[in-house]
Amino acid sequence: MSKLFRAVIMGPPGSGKGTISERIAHNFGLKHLSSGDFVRENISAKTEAGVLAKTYIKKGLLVPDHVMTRLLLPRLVEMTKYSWLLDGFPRTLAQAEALNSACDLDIAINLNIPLETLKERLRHRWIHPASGRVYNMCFNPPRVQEIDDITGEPLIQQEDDRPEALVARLRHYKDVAKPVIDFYKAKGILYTYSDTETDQIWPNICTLLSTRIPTIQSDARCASTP
Ligand SMILES: Nc1nc2c(ncn2[C@@H]2O[C@H](COP(=O)(O)OP(=O)(O)OP(=O)(O)O)[C@@H](O)[C@H]2O)c(=O)[nH]1
Ligand SMILES: Nc1ccn([C@@H]2O[C@H](COP(=O)(O)O)[C@@H](O)[C@H]2O)c(=O)n1
Repeated sequence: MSKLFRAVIMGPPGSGKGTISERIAHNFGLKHLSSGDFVRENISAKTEAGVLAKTYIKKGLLVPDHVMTRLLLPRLVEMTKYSWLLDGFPRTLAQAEALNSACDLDIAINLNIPLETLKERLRHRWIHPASGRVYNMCFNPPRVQEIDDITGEPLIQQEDDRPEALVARLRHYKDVAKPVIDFYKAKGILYTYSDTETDQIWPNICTLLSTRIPTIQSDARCASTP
């Protein structure tokens, strides 16, 4: 059996983690594990961790480390037979250390996108709340304006994506992400990509993964759309 591949993808809000994760999952057959989706599932299911997490998210705060790790690490145990890409976790050094105790990562992808680009993207971001499907009215618009392609249900814009809220989220991101980036740099597994366009970054990530993912999955075509 080929070795399992484990990666994380980091970057500020709107940097394209979800978009790139979908492409990686599609082209390389990894499971895309979105910590934001886990949080939302737990909130919907009203689990103890979900109820607690909601109180922080409502205030625009990060969910505390002990709640996030309690929520996430059991999901990784369910994934021991699979190669995966974790999106949105770790957000803090404590989360990175907890993840490090649970498993060995092969790579950490770090997206470095200019502030003006992030603001512009999030201004145009619409989501389908039930599935987490993400659209951008310029980059990947839905077929019918403000309607989800799959279910026909309405799309919404998140409060958090307003430019005023974004600046505060980004400031906070920079503070907490720096030690995580340094942690992965010191381990020699950090790969940083800087550009304004996902389509420019994607071929470089694809090249990296083509050399690192076990041969069973190496016939990937690096398509940008599923
Ligand atoms: N114009 C443009 N929009 C993009 C590009 N890449 C992604 N987007 C859009 O930008 C928005 C943010 O992308 P996401 O993939 O949701 O970013 P994220 O890092 O997962 O964001 P968070 O969930 O807030 O952490 C979405 O509306 C995407 O469709 C790009 O290269 N150009
Ligand atoms: N490690 C994490 C992951 C998520 N959160 C909270 O969930 C919200 C949604 O996450 P996205 O990855 O989909 O943006 C996020 O805004 C945080 O409130 C967290 O605290 N810690």
